[in-house]
Amino acid sequence: MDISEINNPDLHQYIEALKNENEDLKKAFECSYDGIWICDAKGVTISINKAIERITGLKKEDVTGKNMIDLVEKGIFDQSATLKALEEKNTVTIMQKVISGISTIVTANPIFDQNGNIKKVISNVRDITELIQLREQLQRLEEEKNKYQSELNSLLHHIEEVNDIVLKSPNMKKVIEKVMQVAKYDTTVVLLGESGTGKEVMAQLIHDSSPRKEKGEFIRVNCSAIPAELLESEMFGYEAGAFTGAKKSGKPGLIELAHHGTLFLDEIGELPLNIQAKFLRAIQEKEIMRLGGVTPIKVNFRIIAATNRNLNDMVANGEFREDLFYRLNVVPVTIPPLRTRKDDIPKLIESFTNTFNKYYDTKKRFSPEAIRILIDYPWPGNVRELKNIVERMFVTTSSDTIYQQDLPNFLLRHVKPEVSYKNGSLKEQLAQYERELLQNTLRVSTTTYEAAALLGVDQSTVVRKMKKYHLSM
Ligand SMILES: Nc1ncnc2c1ncn2[C@@H]1O[C@H](COP(=O)(O)OP(=O)(O)OP(=O)(O)O)[C@@H](O)[C@H]1O
Repeated sequence: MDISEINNPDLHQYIEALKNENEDLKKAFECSYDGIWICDAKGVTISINKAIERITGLKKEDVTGKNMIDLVEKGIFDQSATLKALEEKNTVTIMQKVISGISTIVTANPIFDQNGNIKKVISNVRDITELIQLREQLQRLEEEKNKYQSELNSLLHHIEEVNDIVLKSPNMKKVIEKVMQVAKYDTTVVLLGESGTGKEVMAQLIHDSSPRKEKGEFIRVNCSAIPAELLESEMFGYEAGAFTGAKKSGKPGLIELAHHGTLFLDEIGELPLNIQAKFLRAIQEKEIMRLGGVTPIKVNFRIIAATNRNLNDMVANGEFREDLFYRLNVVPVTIPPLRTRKDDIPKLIESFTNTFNKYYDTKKRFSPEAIRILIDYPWPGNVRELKNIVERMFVTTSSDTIYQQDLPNFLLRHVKPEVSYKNGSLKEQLAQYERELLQNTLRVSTTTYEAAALLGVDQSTVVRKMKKYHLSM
């Protein structure tokens, strides 16, 4: 007899509800974005949903009725979560590789009957190939970044050692990174920055780090130092008898001397407009004509220009040719003023102190107090001014240690009394002062013993206070 013939409205309703529920479950099973794989208690596949086909590329008819043991043996999967769940009688999650090359994460849940025996195992399968690829990509990028960082660090170290350039501050490290990126190509670089920030130092570094170092010279033209009437003949050279007072043999110009090398045009903003036009032609045609000459001379040079003026404004005011500006302004690099990179000051003092100790055959050093004052000063003349002060101290002091009171008045005048701008109790302020003093001393010392000698205390005191103030060498 058909069950629907039983005339019991409650039962009828119950069967209808079961049918509906069954329909819903079937739909949920098929519509699930995650793969669902159902096996019996022996590991034989009862059913898979569409998502499994999408994820693994396997067909329902190929796996239904197949035991997971066979599928693993055939290499369809490298391992089976179902088999592990049957073995462990517990939920198991594994990473699984499918023959198609994709990776999945599978969670197998054993379903128990009333007697505690496994009836079925339902596994949830999710494609994680993309995730794994992204993780591998991230790992590769991380490795590349670390490699690049360590190459950069050894490059910076090399520059400091070999070229005697201080670049301790993050600002300067960024500048060097940019400069080194373009150094090996023939790109035109414009160095911008206040007077004395190190534009010429940077130009020389670019030349030294380029293949041109082996083939040609680094020729500097200071456009503001050469009188305008001489600039043209200095830059372009002249033939014998080109003008009164000209050498009989003629003279090659600075551009010619930079053949195969680098022409550094310092203070480019001071280049007179008529020479700007002639220079632009020389760049475009890659040849020059000496004054009084008739034959053009081929020249191959790289240009690095520097200025402390605002070339954009000069172009707007008609003081600088727009076409030349665009021709030069390929890679602009701004060297920050010293007041914005105070981290460089102790190292610069140390570097100049070493230089002048060698030069004057002395053993001088700055006291931590004096260094603190030099760090605080805003240095309108930038690194050049600092270097000059260090040298001045060498020739004007007699003792080996240069103390605060030895410094010129304009530096001392600049020092503000600490109490006027610091808050806190006497104890707190003293502690802050002690910390700063120790920090400055550590900056100029190579060992804690050296720092202790400078401060006139035991090395153990230095170590103890370093710990207290969380300082390191
Ligand atoms: N990072 C540095 N490390 C060591 N010495 C430096 C550094 N920067 C500049 N100097 C020194 O400071 C002085 C001034 O540097 P440089 O002549 O390169 O500055 P500049 O910007 O070209 O100046 P100007 O605009 O006046 O021509 C030089 O003696 C140079 O050796």
